[in-house]
Amino acid sequence: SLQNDQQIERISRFQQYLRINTAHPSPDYSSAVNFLTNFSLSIPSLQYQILHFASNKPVLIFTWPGSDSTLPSILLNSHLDSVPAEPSKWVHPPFSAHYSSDGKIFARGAQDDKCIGVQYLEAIKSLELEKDFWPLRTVHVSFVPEEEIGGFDGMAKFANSEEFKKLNIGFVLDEGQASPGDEYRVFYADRSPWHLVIKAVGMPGHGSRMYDNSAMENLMKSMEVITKFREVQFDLVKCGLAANSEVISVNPVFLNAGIPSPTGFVMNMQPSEAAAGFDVRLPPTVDPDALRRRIAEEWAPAWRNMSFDITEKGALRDHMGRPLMTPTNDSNPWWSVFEQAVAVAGGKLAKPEILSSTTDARFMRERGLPTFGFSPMKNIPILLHDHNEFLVDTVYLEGIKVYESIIKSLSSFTGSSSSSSSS
Ligand SMILES: CSCC[C@H](NC=O)C(=O)O
Ligand SMILES: [Zn+2]
Ligand SMILES: [Zn+2]
Repeated sequence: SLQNDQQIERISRFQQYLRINTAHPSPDYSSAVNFLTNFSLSIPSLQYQILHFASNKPVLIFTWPGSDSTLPSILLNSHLDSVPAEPSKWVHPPFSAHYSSDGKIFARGAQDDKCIGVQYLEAIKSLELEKDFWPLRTVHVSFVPEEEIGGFDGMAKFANSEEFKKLNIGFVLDEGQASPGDEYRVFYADRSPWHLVIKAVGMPGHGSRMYDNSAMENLMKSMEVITKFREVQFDLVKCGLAANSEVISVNPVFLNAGIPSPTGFVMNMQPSEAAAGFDVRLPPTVDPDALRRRIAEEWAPAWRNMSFDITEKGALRDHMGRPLMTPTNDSNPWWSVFEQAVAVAGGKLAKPEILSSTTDARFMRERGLPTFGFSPMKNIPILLHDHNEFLVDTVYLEGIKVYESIIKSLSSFTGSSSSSSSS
């Protein structure tokens, strides 16, 4: 249970943000921006600007000016949007931010990632007003739209803008993931998503005929080959040789074939076309050309009347051709600053990981910026995109303390940050 007024106030502020429905397909960005800018009025030196790289898709940037504006700044990023929720599958309505007697706050976005957005601001407020702390480096806090649908009208455009360049960013923190254990998790890379569609054509014919080279047969042969590949990758995970995020995942997401009829599909015709779609995720360490060759030779070979289309939803290399990985060793001075700051706040970090899914962090790493994924949530189940997503009050409040320590350390770091390298 909560100790004091400040804690109660902080939780109710978090609830207010959670009650704004920024779920796709029609996120209410303007209410979220209003809420955040309103809150920021209580932090006297915090300034803000609102940018638009697509209409009705605001990018909100707060700036906490440091005393040395020549030093590269710190960026703390979160996204405004969330994935949809199916209210009938939830014990409490997903935008009610129901606060249960055992301290859970239920809402879509509670973990992913509205917590970190308000925590950043709460931490800055506390540093400025209670601890009379002033940063050396400027700290920017960004709230971007569209992350959940790929970030293309959000961070992708923002990170490539003149406005972004002007922020003179040297180091970035973005969202991470909850930890069921006692250690916080930190992510130094994301997997890169490909949307793969394979198509088969083949001989049409009567549903009763047996012949080679029908479209369905050709597609099903590919499905077998791909399923085998998937099994081999998954076996590496199951026997403990690799983490989930360290292998290539390939999961079927649609199948499309058949000749429609008023009652469903025509049953006595073998179709001449069939297609399947896959969500493919590549760790930054793999050779994309090798996978492309495998797809061309084994998964969708032209000799089996197959073709394919790959839509890359993110780069695998930065502008220098280096894999999109932020070093977690001495070659990256920010790493130890970050690690120590978490320790000072009483937190422990688990071994740095690659994230299974994909975040906006990739757009910053693409620009060569050292970027970690971090959400200070521990001893809590991983509920992002799940029904009944919740965060616990004490975990949320502890997270603010952790960010206070991190922001203090990062913004005071006097060392050379010229290593905006990413390898
Ligand atoms: C095509 S990029 C999609 C980004 C999305 N991010 C969060 O879930 C994801 O599927 O990982
Ligand atoms: Zn997220
Ligand atoms: Zn998400």
